[in-house]
This record gives sequence, C-alpha cells and structure tokens, in this order.
Amino acid sequence: MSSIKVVSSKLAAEIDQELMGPQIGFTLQQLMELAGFSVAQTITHEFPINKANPNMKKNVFIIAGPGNNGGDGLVCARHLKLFGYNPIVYYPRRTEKQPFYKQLISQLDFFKVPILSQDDSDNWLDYLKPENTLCIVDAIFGFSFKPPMREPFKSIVDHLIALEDKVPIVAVDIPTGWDVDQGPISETFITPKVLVSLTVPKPCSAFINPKLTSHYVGGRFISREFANKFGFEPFDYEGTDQVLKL
Ligand SMILES: NC(=O)C1=CN([C@@H]2O[C@H](COP(=O)(O)OP(=O)(O)OC[C@H]3O[C@@H](n4cnc5c(N)ncnc54)[C@H](O)[C@@H]3O)[C@@H](O)[C@H]2O)[C@H](O)CC1
Ligand SMILES: [K+]
Repeated sequence: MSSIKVVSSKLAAEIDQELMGPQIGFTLQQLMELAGFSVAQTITHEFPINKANPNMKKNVFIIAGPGNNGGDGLVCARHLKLFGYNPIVYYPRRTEKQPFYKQLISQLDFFKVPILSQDDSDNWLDYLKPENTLCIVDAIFGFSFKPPMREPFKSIVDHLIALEDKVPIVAVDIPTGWDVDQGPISETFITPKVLVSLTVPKPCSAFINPKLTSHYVGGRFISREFANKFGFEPFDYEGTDQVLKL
C-alpha cells in the first residue's frame, strides 16, 4: 500500500475546486455521475453476475448519506440496475442542498429502484437480509465527515458493523466513520471488503488491511498534466475501464 500515492484532504479539496472551477469547468453532476458509475463498475468486477446461476443473489443495498457521498450512491444504484442487479436504496436524510438531487431520485423512480426513506427507520433492515443481499454500498459519508457520528447514522452504522462479516461492504471514497487523513480513529466505523477511492486515494486508505479490503481507484476524470501538477502520476486504467484495482 505504501507505494500508492495519496493526497491529503486539503489537496483533495483543492483538486475538486480546480476541476469545478472556471478554467476546467466540470460540474458537480458530471463528476458525481462518473464517480457513481465507477462504483457500480467496481461491483461488476468484484461480484460479477453469473448468468449460469439463476439463483445468484442480486440485491445490492445502497445506503446514501446526506452529502455528495450519498449522491454518488444514488448514481451508483441507477447504473447497477442497468447492469442487471437489484439495487435497493436507503436514503434517510434527503438533501435540498442541490436541486439535481430531486432529479437523481426521479431517475431512480423511472428505473423502478425502491427507495426507503426516514419513514422506514423501523423496518429498513427487513430489506437487508444476508441470505438475499450480495453486497452493501456504503455511500453514507465521504471526506467531509466530522466525528462524532450523529443519528440516525450512528444506529445505521452500528447495524452495518454487526453485519459486515455476513455481507461484504463496498465503501465509496472513504469508509464511513473514518477520518479522511487519520483513518479509523472514531468510535463508530466500518471495515469494508472493498474501497473505491475517487480521483486519487486519500491518506486514510493507508490504514486498510489489504488482506481484508480490496482497493480500487475510480473517477477517471483527470489528465496526466493535471495529476502531475498536484504531485502524483495518473492511474493506469485499462481500455475503457472507469476503475483500477490497486
Ligand atoms: N472529485 C471527487 O472525488 C468527487 C467526490 N464526490 C463525493 O463527494 C464526497 C464529499 O461530499 P461532501 O458533500 O463534501 O461530504 P460528505 O458526503 O462526506 O458528507 C457531508 C454531509 O454529512 C454530514 N455530516 C458530517 N459529519 C457528520 C456527523 N458526524 N454526523 C452526522 N452527519 C454528519 C454533513 O452535515 C453533510 O450533510 C466525496 O467523499 C465523494 O464521495 C462528488 O461526487 C464529486 C466528485
Ligand atoms: K462512504
């Protein structure tokens, strides 16, 4: 792991600002679309659909948090549906921060992806049975999480911790509860089977145990010149892949 280039949270924020600044001009929606797509593609690599086995589990339970990490999860759910999985989204705190979140929800409705809300806080676990669930997508918190974790997420994450040996968790960008720079320092944190770092791994990824967690990088949206300017080499993605296993 130590040979993998990581960037600090401060630098990651600068990279984002510049990507979405007036010169380069990406929009948040564009980056989120590519980020969510790359997480869905990681799932096709780690948990491919076996067409020869009609009994294969295809339910993917996506938990979307209140910020942009949650938005990545909503996008990921749509792509998973198109890839032949059965995504189920739990989105307990909807954001009004950006108007396009409503559109992401409409798109999920259009593809008939079930969305559980705050009203399902007593029964959401009924949809997350280990015997039916292929994997969980942790899109709860990313690089803006600041401990201690507040409700309802603390209880949700406690349930995930109890399930993590039975159902593999795929973490989007930062495993929920981890500090972006210092890793699993808070009281409540998950241990994912798969981590998908977006754009470039953050320092917390140095704390994953490679025997327990596969590490991918996704969010293929920067040039060599841009990466070099921020002190790292771009990742050697293959062909049209949006993710690379590190
Ligand atoms: N270029 C990229 O790499 C891209 C990354 N994307 C994803 O965006 C997240 C970061 O998104 P942001 O909205 O800044 O923050 P979070 O999603 O991590 O969470 C903010 C959200 O959470 C609440 N919150 C924070 N701490 C707590 C707490 N202790 N308890 C409860 N709630 C908490 C806070 O109030 C906010 O509501 C990044 O990691 C990527 O996944 C984008 O998709 C664009 C491309
Ligand atoms: K996460």
